[in-house]
Amino acid sequence: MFHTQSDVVFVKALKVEAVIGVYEWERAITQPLLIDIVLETDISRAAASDDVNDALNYKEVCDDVSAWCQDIKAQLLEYLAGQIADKLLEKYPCHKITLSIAKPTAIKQADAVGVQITRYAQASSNVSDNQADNSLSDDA
Ligand SMILES: Nc1nc2c(c(=O)[nH]1)N=C([C@H](O)[C@@H](O)CO)CN2
Repeated sequence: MFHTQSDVVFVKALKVEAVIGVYEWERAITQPLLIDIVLETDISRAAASDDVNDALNYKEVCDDVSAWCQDIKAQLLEYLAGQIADKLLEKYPCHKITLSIAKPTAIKQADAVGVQITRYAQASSNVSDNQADNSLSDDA
């Protein structure tokens, strides 16, 4: 299949206050996280209709990601990033997510430290279903 477009919905530097960190003192406070999200998705319906109901709504993404960060209370940024990427792929119609989470106050000598991950949606099982259907009708 040839792709003729490549669209993204993005969020830059979403600020969330959450419990995060491996050290005991970090479990007793909240720290700021700065989160960048790139959701690769087809925006053509929303571009044609001008209707937010046809869009991957970045306001909902921001609200969800903020709430998940506060609920998860992860030790490692790696764990938090993996959990959020899985949840986004499950909930939103996108085929690829790039997510970075930075801790801007963790290391005094650095502007920020953090992780970036890329995750893909699992391939649809419809392809094999269709192939199965075709092979049945070929036999008939
Ligand atoms: N690769 C990582 N290294 C470290 C993490 C992390 O989440 N991923 N976390 C810490 C501490 O929580 C640190 O932020 C406290 O300053 C150390 N290294």
